[in-house]
Amino acid sequence: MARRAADPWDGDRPPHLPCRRGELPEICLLPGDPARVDLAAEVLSSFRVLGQNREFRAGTGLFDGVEIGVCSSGIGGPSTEIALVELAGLGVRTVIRIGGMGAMRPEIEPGTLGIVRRARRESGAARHYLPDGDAVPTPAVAEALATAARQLARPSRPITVLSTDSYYLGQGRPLPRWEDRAAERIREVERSGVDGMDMEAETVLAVGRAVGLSVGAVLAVHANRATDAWLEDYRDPQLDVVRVAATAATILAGQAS
Ligand SMILES: O=P(O)(O)O[C@H]1O[C@H](CO)[C@@H](O)[C@H]1O
Ligand SMILES: O=c1cc[nH]c(=O)[nH]1
Repeated sequence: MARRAADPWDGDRPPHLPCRRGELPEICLLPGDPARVDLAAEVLSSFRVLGQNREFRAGTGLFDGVEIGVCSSGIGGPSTEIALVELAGLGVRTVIRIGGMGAMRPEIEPGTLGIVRRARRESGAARHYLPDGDAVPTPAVAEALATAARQLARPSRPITVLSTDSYYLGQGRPLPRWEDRAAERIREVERSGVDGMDMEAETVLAVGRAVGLSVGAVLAVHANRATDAWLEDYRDPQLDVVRVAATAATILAGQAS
């Protein structure tokens, strides 16, 4: 049967994500970077890659007896919106972003984990679903992430993040001929009082909630924009966000049963 332009699923297969209905469990971790899906295989057992299409790589594995999916969103609002809408259509019920960010305060050192309590709004995609106000996580998911970090003795802090649709000028990175605007921009972000910047948390929280998902986000600090520090060896913090989110998934699964 011909697919419909308004809803181009091919039976149980969505137009973008590389899997079918029933292949992903109810809880799914959402990194931006497709390579983090393979890193998750070091934390989850019996890990199986379901496939890859564009920036969307998906797999599934077990953690403490709970089946957990992992699917990359790619960078920024538009591809993240696609991932969330199709995950909801595939039967996923809870999505936890496992990402990275640039910290804005000098005391938030690279490698720190932040549990997102609030996301400031700059993404065009999310505006369609939540026109105004900060985007916030589902309280039970944010609590489960904080509890998981404590259980793992992994220090974390609650954070407010600004999600931008631009990595360079929009995050105040100086470009040739754009140095003044970049300096002005980083001052604007400093004045806003956020703890850091990423590119997807807002969309995960705003769009995810709008399409009926329970949502949360845990971010590892990859860079510090106040001290200009950049973490070269970023592997362990990325594994830690996977561990914290997978532990939170088991807490949430326990609450649901
Ligand atoms: O580490 P991930 O999840 O990819 O997230 C961060 O890294 C990317 C930029 O390098 C953006 O996607 C930003 O949000
Ligand atoms: O500086 C950074 C680091 C990670 N992710 C971002 O969006 N910005």
